[in-house]
Amino acid sequence: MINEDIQYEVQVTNAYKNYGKKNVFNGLNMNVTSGSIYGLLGPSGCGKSTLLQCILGTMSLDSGTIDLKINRLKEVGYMPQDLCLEEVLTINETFEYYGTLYNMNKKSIEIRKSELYTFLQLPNLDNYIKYLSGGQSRRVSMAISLLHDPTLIILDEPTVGIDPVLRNDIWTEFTKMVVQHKKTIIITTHYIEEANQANCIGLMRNGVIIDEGSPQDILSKSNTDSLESAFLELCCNQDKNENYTAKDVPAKKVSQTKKLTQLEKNFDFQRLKALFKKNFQVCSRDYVLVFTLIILPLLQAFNFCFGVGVDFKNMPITFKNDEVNYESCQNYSTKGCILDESSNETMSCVVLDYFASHNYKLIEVKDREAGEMTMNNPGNMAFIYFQKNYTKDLIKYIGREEDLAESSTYIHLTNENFLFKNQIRMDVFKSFNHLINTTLNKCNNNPRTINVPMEFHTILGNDVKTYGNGIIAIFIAMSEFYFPSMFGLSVMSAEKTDGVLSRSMFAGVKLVELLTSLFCMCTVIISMEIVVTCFVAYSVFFNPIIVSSGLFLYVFVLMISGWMGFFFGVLTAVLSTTKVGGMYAITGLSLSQFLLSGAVWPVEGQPEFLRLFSQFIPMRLLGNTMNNVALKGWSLSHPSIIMGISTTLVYTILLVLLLIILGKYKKQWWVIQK
Ligand SMILES: Nc1ncnc2c1ncn2[C@@H]1O[C@H](COP(=O)(O)OP(=O)(O)OP(=O)(O)O)[C@@H](O)[C@H]1O
Repeated sequence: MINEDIQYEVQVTNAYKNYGKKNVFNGLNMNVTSGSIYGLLGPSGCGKSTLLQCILGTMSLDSGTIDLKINRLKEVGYMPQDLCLEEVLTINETFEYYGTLYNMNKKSIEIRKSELYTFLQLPNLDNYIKYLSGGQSRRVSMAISLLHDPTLIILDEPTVGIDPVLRNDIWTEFTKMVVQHKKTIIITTHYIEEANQANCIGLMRNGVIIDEGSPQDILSKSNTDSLESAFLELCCNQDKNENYTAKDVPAKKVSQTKKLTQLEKNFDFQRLKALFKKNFQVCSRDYVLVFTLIILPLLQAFNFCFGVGVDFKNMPITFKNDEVNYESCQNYSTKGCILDESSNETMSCVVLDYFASHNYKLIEVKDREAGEMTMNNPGNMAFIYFQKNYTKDLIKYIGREEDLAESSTYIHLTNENFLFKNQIRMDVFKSFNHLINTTLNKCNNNPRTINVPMEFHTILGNDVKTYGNGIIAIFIAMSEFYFPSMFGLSVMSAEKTDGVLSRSMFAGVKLVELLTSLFCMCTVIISMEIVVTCFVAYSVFFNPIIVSSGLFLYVFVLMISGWMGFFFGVLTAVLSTTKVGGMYAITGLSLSQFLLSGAVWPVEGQPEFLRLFSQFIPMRLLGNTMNNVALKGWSLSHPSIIMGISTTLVYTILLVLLLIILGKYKKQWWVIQK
């Protein structure tokens, strides 16, 4: 029976809620009088925390109504069951963060802090939360929920892990708060006897409040002197009574709950300031994150420039020269025209000399058979064999008197790596070109007549001399995508899984404010990464770039890559339930993008259907655009640049839109309620 004269701070009427097939509330009624302590008791898993979440408006009822007297989120102080605080902040910093979120000025934060410090016997305020004991951290958590002096205080098992003396002091203080300051306190607890000090107790079981009243009423009704015995008796009575069995949610659903969080302003600069400061403190103390975001891109840039696309050095090659002793070949230089009758030049020396001076490690073997055997040695890249009459036969071949087989150099190549093979083959051809130029230019014959009459020039933009020069832009774009996506994932996952975001949201934080603060931080990180990677790529390793035609454009494209990565990381954090799952997803997708982008192997080698697809993947678009800007000097007036930038901008906007939709309709994916 509800008394008309009593003022209720919270009234829950005929509430139903299911988790799948499980009925958590089954026509539940609850009445919390203003200016009282309400002790909500019940067995583990009966739905106490769910009821508190519904009162706070973070969960909805399937049916029923919840009336709240208060109208502003600021008037509620909520202490969740889990800690839900940033563990890398000190107690002082945590007070400052929540105080700023509640729009408190420095002075009032200080005053409340010292009051709560005494009341809850808090440890040294400069201690980091991660170093506090279980009981100490729960007291800090309670202090945070009381910081802004709320009217309605909701505490989910606040006294767990707190010693009996302090627990008693806390209850005394609660009673004082209710009597002197007209606060209303709802407490869930497993210590049934401590609820003796509450003004009203609600015993919850099987989806309903089986009894509600003052401790004295409950004790006298069951004629016992302990709440525990009274509770046991009520449970037995409920079991005997068939009516408690799960009822279906009424067909006519009435669900009215005041969404306190929605009553707050959508954007508040004070909250944004608090988030900036807190996020900076949290991220700058995570040394692995700082290393991953700033130092790792720098190291990767060095690794790439040192290790990718450059000629292979010090490759071991075995040889046997039956034409002449290798000692006589050392520092060999041709003296006369080899076509002269009197010439005793040894052209095998010219070839070997070329290899020796081009970063190969020449190793002489005793005979041809032993040389061929060396191809079984791991690491040996080739075996070159020159026969006894090599030069004489070659002269005859030049004079068209001999067929090729007689004058051949025999080369066995490694099967180990296609690229090694290609480089050696290329150098063999170059060595012969060198041989012909060296030996015939002392003759009357003009060596040009033997060379292919062609000259190659690069007319447009900068000359790409190595494979690395051609793909450095794709690598940088990839790096600017990957690291910000890891940043977005790690900070968002931490906010989500540690319950920090859910607690901040009870202090008024909106998703858009959190994203804005993280986006700004990420933009600073991307800028730093761009500076370090570009410095290494272009100032230390001199990869070709045309500065005059579009440095701004180049940096802008990189920025888009970073922003896209950041939003992709946030989206992954929202969709995945664990941080590790998100990391696998980002790493796997980034690797696929890298493989298809043309960085590992040009897309021209891909089958038609794959090429059609890969031309739209962000890394290919961004890498191509950057290459065209950096190497060809194309500007925004070129259709391909407009196409590349606009398509990636569209991708970024789509990601943002998706996040907005998920923020509106799937809030439970962003925040894990604790
Ligand atoms: N998101 C969810 N999805 C499915 N079931 C859930 C979900 N959250 C809670 N439950 C289930 O609902 C029931 C009530 O959970 P709740 O946390 O509200 O209980 P509680 O009374 O607070 O328990 P405790 O005293 O142990 O904290 C439990 O059986 C729990 O397993």
